[in-house]
Amino acid sequence: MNSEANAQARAAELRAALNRAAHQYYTLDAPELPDAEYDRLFRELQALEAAHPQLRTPDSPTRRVGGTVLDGFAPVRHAVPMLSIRTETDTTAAGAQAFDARVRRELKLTDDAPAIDYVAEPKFDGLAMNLRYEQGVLVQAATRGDGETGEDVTQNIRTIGQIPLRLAGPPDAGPPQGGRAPSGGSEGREAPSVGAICFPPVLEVRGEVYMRRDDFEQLNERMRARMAAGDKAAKTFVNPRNAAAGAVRQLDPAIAAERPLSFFAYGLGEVTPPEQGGPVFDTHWQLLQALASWGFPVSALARRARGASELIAFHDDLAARRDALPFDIDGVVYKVDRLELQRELGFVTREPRWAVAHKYPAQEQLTTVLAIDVQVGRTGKLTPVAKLAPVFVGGVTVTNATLHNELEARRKDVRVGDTVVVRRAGDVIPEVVSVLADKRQPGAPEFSMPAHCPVCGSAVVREEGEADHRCTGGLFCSAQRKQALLHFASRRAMDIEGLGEKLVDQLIDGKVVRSLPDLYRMGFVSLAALDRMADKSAQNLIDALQKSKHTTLARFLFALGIRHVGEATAKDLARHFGTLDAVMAADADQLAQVPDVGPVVAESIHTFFAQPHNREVVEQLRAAGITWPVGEPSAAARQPLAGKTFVLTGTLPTLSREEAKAMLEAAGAKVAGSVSKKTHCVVAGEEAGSKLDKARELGVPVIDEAGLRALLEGEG
Ligand SMILES: NC(=O)c1ccc[n+]([C@@H]2O[C@H](COP(=O)([O-])OP(=O)(O)OC[C@H]3O[C@@H](n4cnc5c(N)ncnc54)[C@H](O)[C@@H]3O)[C@@H](O)[C@H]2O)c1
Ligand SMILES: [Zn+2]
Repeated sequence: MNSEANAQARAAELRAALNRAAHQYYTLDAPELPDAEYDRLFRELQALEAAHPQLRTPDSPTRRVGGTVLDGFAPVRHAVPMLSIRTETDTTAAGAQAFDARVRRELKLTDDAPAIDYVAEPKFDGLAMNLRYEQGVLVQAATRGDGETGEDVTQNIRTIGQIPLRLAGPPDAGPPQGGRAPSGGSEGREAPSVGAICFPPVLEVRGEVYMRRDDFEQLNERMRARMAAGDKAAKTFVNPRNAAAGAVRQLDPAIAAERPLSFFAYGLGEVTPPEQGGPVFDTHWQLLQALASWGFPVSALARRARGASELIAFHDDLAARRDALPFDIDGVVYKVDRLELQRELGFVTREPRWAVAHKYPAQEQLTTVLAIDVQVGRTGKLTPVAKLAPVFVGGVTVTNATLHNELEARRKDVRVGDTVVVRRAGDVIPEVVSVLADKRQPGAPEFSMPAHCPVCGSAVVREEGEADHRCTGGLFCSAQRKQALLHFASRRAMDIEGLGEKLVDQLIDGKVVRSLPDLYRMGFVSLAALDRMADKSAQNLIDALQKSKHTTLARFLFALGIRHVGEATAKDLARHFGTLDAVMAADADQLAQVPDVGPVVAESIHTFFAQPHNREVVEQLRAAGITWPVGEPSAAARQPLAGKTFVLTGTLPTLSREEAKAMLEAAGAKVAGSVSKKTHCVVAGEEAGSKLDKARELGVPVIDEAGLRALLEGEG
């Protein structure tokens, strides 16, 4: 009695939880529970109802398919209901055997009857779509809804490039046999091939709308950037299925069009019957071929499989490739291939008897956050990382999950002790996608980024309009060492020949180099002692280092790897300030006076040199003997011609065009190619032509080489 009452209470509890979850999932496209959790509760209810049939209610989630029609979409009554697929609970090989045994039993086959032919397909993780074509033209697209009635989403579906608006192939007007599917490929085990088949007057194609993983990641990247820029309407999506469902059921087709969707066809709905000239298919495999011939994407992963053993082989093969696929699958679907047998097997309440879903380990699971650490990447970017109670997700045990950045961590409001949904799909690093708010422990503090780098203690900054925090430790921060070293040595920076990635790894991992100045301190002995380092290579590197000491101020500034200081900016800085000391002493306002240096770049340079560690590294590099010519830059420091535009024309007596240009630029002038009202001065030599005429016409002063030298010296 008591157990009966308990069962009843539990069933009611489960129904409430499942109905709530189904509403969030199907109607709002905003699931709170991971599928695995939903499936666990669903199975528990199924078991309860099986043990206590009197607990079964007509409105039980176990008796229904999908969700309700959303306000704003016109309802579409499906001519042929859109069903669910039974999930095989046993995820091992036994799952496929159980399905095969069940099918054989239902068909009353004896043990010695031949093996059954199946088609095995990936189970795409998106949402089901019914596409209706009349006379070969797409007239309506509808969601599954509750299986009987779906939503008209034609506008949004039209934006999916992979869905044909018009069918390929000749229209089928002929007698029944005219529509007969080709028998070719019946022996083939490979993907359906394309061959022209006539399309019937009425054709409903069923398939899955989904979002590719890379499209999903990019969409979320864009959303994160928009959120960082203060866009309140932007939000990230928990997974590709949710993003796809949200896009399809979007009331604004313009927004739907921004969300990249894809499609796979795998079945039919209503079709002109054979008596009226419709196609006749013997097998599901033929049907897939026809779909491909009409212009639909059909997964190349689908295979024919004979008996349980081949189903298992397919299941295991795809499991091994799952991570590398460009889209999410949550399992495989086995379908009886012969349509005649499918008809014989028929349906139960919400699912056909001739198909089953054999699932893979879930890509999302619940776990708890033990701590939130902050990691520093090679480029100085700080990433909050949740340390998790170990959990099996997407086939591996996960203990860390990224929170991306402070904005994301705060928006999801992840706190230590929280119960969270963790997702791991493909090669993407596991992430915390959401928090179960009602499981929060009281008093858990909100997360915030540290003000100092957890690795090196340097100041942490977040630039305006950017989502990421960064360590300003640059050269000093050990997290950034390898990257800093590689950049420092690169061809356009210090140009240290032979100092590539492998060697940098060796030097840093072997602790030969802890900071940039160490490079110039290491001796032949410590180098030659490195694994795989030949004496000759060691000597070559020493020589290259020696050679690199003679450089230019611009190269040196670029080599320091200051954020936003590329080659061009480094040159501008060198030209403007002339000396390193002047650059280091400049405040942000003074830095912003350099052409093309805006406030963000100025701030970045200023912050860099404000870090004592960075100044120390620079001093040590200078002490190690790095030098650059001072003559030319020191003249430039005064920039007597800054802001003036010069034009060169004709042949000068002693200076080449390049030399004259360099001298002018060193003095801060811009050298333009043509004369205009904005030209300050034209330097003319022999055989000056139209540019000289133009200068005279506009009244622009004209000087010769002697005049140029006088100008530069006189001013300097
Ligand atoms: N997280 C939640 O809160 C929540 C709530 C409700 C439902 N769910 C999830 O929804 C799923 C159950 O719902 P369901 O009834 O939609 O069934 P289902 O998604 O498990 O199976 C049926 C669907 O599979 C799809 N499918 C993919 N590949 C296919 C192929 N090759 N051939 C045929 N169909 C293919 C079709 O869209 C079809 O509608 C479960 O995974 C469950 O976890 C989750
Ligand atoms: Zn740091």
